[in-house]
Amino acid sequence: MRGSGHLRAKICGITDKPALAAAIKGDAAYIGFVFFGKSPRNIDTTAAAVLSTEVPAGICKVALTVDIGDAALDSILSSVGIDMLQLHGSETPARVSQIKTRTGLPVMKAIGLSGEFDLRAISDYASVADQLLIDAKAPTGATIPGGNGIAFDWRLIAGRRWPVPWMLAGGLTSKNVAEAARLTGARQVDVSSGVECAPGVKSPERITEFLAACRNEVPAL
Ligand SMILES: O=C(O)c1ccccc1NCC(=O)[C@H](O)[C@H](O)COP(=O)(O)O
Repeated sequence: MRGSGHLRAKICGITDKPALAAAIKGDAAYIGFVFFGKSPRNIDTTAAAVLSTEVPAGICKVALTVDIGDAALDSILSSVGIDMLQLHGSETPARVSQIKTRTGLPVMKAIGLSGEFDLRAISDYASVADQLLIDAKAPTGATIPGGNGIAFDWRLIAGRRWPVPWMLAGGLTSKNVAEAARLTGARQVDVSSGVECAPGVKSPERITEFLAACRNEVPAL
């Protein structure tokens, strides 16, 4: 399994071949494609279909969507090879469950945190989703609900455990990912802005540095 023995990493918002090649070479465990028109990382199904065929078996190809309808989701899944769905909007636990049943794919639900209060939602989703993505809550007025390069206070989840696998996200970089993992106990991490040189423009060098930092980090049991 890719990334076993060290921090498993997801590189989110891949839109071009150099970034994909750096992610594959650096041993990313997950590749994320963003299907959300307002995102600077939005990718169309034609381009995603081409990139997805270059991803070796063993790397999980994730489709990130935001409050998507059934028809749009079917359109993505009919043309792009996808292994997992990441729901990054206001999907209810019932909708998560419905999407999972309809598509037959594993589902990761993103939950934004800005304070203790937001932790309450986690248990509702932990019973229906296959994985959780614990991210920073988007700031008021943000145009996208994730991928804003903002970290939350990692102490909020220090020592907490959930019954399903989870990923830490929000403002991670090659410089802070080791500390973030140690403080939170995360065994999986997700990054987007922290491996970019401009919004939506992935840097192969930064991807390489980030994945090297993850390979050097052995998660606590
Ligand atoms: O990345 C986006 O553009 C995006 C758009 C809409 C919803 C979610 C989005 N990204 C979510 C991710 O999976 C990011 O990797 C995660 O939020 C961390 O982002 P960053 O803080 O930029 O590393």
